[in-house]
Amino acid sequence: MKEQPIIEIKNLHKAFGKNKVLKGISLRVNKGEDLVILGRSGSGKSVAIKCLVGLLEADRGKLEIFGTDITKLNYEGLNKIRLKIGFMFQNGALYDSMSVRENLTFTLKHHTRHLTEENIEQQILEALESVGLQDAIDKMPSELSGGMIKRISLARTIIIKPEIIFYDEPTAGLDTITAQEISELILSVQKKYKTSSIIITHDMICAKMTGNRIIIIKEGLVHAEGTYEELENSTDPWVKSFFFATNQYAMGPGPTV
Ligand SMILES: Nc1ncnc2c1ncn2[C@@H]1O[C@H](COP(=O)(O)OP(=O)(O)OP(=O)(O)O)[C@@H](O)[C@H]1O
Repeated sequence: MKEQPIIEIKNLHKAFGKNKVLKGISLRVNKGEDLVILGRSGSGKSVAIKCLVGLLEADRGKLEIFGTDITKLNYEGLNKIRLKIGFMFQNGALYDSMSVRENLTFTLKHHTRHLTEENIEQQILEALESVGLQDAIDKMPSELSGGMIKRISLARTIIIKPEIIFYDEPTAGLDTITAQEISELILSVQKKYKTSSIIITHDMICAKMTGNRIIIIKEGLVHAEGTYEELENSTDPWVKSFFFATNQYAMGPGPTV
């Protein structure tokens, strides 16, 4: 029997006025799968994810999460679904006036009712341990480096034990070595918690490390799909130049893609 996907998008269209951003995107994520989405800035990666979780209204297309058609859900129904999803967006978005403990407690209480104080403390410590930052529990966000903020954001994402995690540029703004450490951490979290994930990134090291399947979006459509190695060795001229340019950007301008 064919496995029921956790996420299924079919023929998704979305335009803002005359700007046709998505022109028929289709993708699926099965249980335990980690899908990376690549594509140039403005290609519609974030818009696709926002439509999927109901933060933007799609013009047309099938949008299913856990077998539920999200286009038919009301506000409460959407919120119920979102509680099963972890979000790690690029800005981290921790509350600056709250300590790490308070930030994590706030998230946990929002997602899970009837927790004892002891339960909360235990889950916070476990999540912080998973990201190697147990000692930061009483720190304020202003005392943390960019890399530490990413780790705390990841702890805050996994503390709710999501079935799937959406990462939007999880290594953005980090130096190459820290970006690699965060990618390793994402990989260890995927293994430990057995979550599925969708990872939007421009970081090819992150893509290679964290995704078991990759799609590349070009001009509102899925242009190519495969493993990192398959796409790296693709004979499609556009995919070749996309990989070349994305891998070489630090060394100077590559060919136009
Ligand atoms: N709420 C909105 N209203 C109008 N246009 C929007 C809105 N959100 C996104 N867009 C437009 O949709 C297009 C795709 O944006 P999107 O954020 O999905 O790009 P992206 O591929 O995620 O880019 P990046 O890699 O830079 O984050 C852009 O042209 C953007 O200006």
